[in-house]
Amino acid sequence: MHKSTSVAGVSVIQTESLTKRYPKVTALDRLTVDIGPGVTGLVGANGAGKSTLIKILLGLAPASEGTATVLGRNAAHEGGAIREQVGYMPEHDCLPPDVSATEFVVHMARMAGLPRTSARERTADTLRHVGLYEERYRPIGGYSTGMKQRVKLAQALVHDPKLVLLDEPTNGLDPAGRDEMLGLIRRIHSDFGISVLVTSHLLGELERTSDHIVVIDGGKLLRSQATASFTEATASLAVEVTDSDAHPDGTKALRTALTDRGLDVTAGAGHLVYVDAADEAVYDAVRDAIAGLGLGLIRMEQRRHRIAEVFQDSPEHMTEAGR
Ligand SMILES: Nc1ncnc2c1ncn2[C@@H]1O[C@H](COP(=O)(O)OP(=O)(O)OP(=O)(O)O)[C@@H](O)[C@H]1O
Repeated sequence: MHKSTSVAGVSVIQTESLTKRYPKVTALDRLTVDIGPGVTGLVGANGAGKSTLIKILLGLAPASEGTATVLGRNAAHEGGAIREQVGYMPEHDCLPPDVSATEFVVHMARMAGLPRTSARERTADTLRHVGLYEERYRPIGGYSTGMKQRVKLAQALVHDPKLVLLDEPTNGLDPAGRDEMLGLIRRIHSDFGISVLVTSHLLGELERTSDHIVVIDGGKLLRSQATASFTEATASLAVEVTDSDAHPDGTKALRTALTDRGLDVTAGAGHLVYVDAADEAVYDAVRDAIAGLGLGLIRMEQRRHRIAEVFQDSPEHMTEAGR
C-alpha cells in the first residue's frame, strides 16, 4: 500500500505554487502538491489542467511561475534526466499506423538508450505484460482502441522507468476495456514497483485503482488525500428494522434512539437508517438501541461511500464527472 509522502520519506513529485498561464487561460493556478510512491490518481474535469501539469513535470513545457520536482530533479532544468527515468503515455492517438507494435516499441526503447538486444527483449516482455501477443507483429493502423492504448502503455514502460505518467489511459475504452486497463495500471506498481500518476475525469474509476487521489479544478488544488481516508472517514452502517406495535414507525423510533445516544444519523431511502460508524462501539450502540425498542433487525451492513459521493459538496461538474 502507498504510504503518505511524509511516512515514506520520499517525494516522487512535488510542486510549489506551480502556475501556467496561457494567453487566454490560467491552466495551473499556484498548485502545491506532494506525491509519494504508489499509484496516484489525478482527477479533474476536462480543462482542469491535468495534461498541462504532466507536460511541465516532463520538462516539455515551462511553468510561468513556481517549481516542479520529479524524482528529486527540477523539471525546469533537468527535463532530459527526468525523461530517462519517467515513462509517459500521452492522451491522444499518436501512433504510426504503418508499423507493428513490436517495431514501434523497439524503436522507443532504442530512443531511450537501450542496446538493440535488450530493446528487443524488453519489448517482448512489455508487450506480453500489457496483453498483446500475436497481433504485435501486425500494423498498428488495424488495431482497436484498446490495443492502441496498450501499445501506448508499453512504450511508456519499455525503458524500465521509476515513474510513469498516464494521461487518460481509459479514454475511448468500453467498460470491460476500462477494467482491464485499470488492472494493468495497478499491476505496474504491484508487480514492478513503478510509481504511477494516472489522470482521469472519472472519480469512480480512480478510487479502485489509486492509493492516493489528487483533485484539481480550474488549475487549483481541491484535495490531495489517501484514497482509504476518503472512504474510511465516511464509512457508515446501513440499518433496517421492522415496525412493532409499540413503535408503528420503527425506523423513526430508531433514529430518535440513536440520536439520543449521541450518534450521527441520516435517513436513507425507504426504511434505511445510516449511522456514522466512527468506531466499533457504534455497532454495539445500534444493537442495544434496537433491542431496547423491541424492534426486529432486518439488516445491518457496513457501507463505504464512494469518492464521488464524498465530493458532493464540490463544484457541480466535479460531481457529475464522478458518476
Ligand atoms: N498550448 C495551449 N495553449 C493555450 N491554451 C492551452 C494550451 N494547452 C492547454 N490550454 C488550456 O489550458 C487549460 C487546461 O488544459 P489541459 O489540457 O491541461 O486540461 P486537462 O485537465 O488535461 O483536460 P483534457 O482532459 O480536456 O485535456 C484548458 O483551458 C486548455 O484550453
